[in-house]
Amino acid sequence: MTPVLEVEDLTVSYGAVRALDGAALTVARGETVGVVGESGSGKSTLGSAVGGLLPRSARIDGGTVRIDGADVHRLRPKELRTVRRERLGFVFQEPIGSLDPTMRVGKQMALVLGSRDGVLEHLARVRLTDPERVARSYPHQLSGGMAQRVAIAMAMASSPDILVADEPTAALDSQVREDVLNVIFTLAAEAGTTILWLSHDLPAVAKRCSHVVVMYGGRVVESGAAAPVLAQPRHPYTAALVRAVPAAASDGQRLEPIPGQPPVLTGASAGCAFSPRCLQALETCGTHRPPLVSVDERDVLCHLAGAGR
Ligand SMILES: Nc1ncnc2c1ncn2[C@@H]1O[C@H](COP(=O)(O)OP(=O)(O)OP(=O)(O)O)[C@@H](O)[C@H]1O
Repeated sequence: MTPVLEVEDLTVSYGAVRALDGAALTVARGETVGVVGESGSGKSTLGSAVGGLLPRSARIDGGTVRIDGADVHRLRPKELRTVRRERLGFVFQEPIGSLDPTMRVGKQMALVLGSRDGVLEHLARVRLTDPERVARSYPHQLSGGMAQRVAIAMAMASSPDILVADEPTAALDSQVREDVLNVIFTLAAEAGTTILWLSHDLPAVAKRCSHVVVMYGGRVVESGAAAPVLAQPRHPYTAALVRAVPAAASDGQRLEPIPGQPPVLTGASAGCAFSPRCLQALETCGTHRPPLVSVDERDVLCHLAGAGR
């Protein structure tokens, strides 16, 4: 079966900064995928590239993004708009930014749906307690959690194939955060929507996602079923991320930093981008790009992964 999303060797730069350095990823329909990694690892750039939503300052240097087999970056503008409208949904960190401040919520929702019918039902589905009042409100009259529910209702209105959720709860309080994630995962499960959730919250990803994708230096360094990957990481970076979650952080805290700094690449990484911080690095790790190894139900980009560690 054609994967719902297939990213191959994707390389994207912002001027001199290389944000994606040959990222690769395959997602099957209905998977819930947590994309994790420190700031600057390329999560948002990957999420934007999926919807052909990269800013003008971004340059695609190579690679492909396929949604259900169609190459997103080769679609004509009209075709891309249709794919975005019918097959993709997006939820971002700042819900207010996704809404038009000058238009009442109900009218915006009606524009998305193409009709006033169903506006209140869609607002009720994201568990807004007074949909009529929300529909009459302007975005600035809503709390952050309410605005994010409205943004989710809009993103899920067309029952998209893929929902890209870029840190949708980072700006919310911890209780609201759980509620909003519950809404996202429940609606997606009902619609059969694949979730690509870009997140800093490893315990929450472990709890909710079927799959995990670990990014470092603009590449996917480990990906596979969430439970085995997070229980027994095979990439030293995944292992460091898992260790960096304080025992107390079973709910909602951000990751503790790993000693050393993530790289800001200005071209193709010569070897493994993690090698300067990797306690197990061999000489070859700094000079040769690691091969993709399939082992223990996951894909790993590491010189050591095939060596039966
Ligand atoms: N619009 C931009 N202009 C210039 N550089 C950018 C831009 N967006 C991202 N970058 C750079 O590209 C790299 C990848 O950034 P990206 O935002 O994709 O990572 P991220 O993992 O999503 O980070 P965060 O978790 O902080 O959102 C970083 O070095 C970042 O500084």
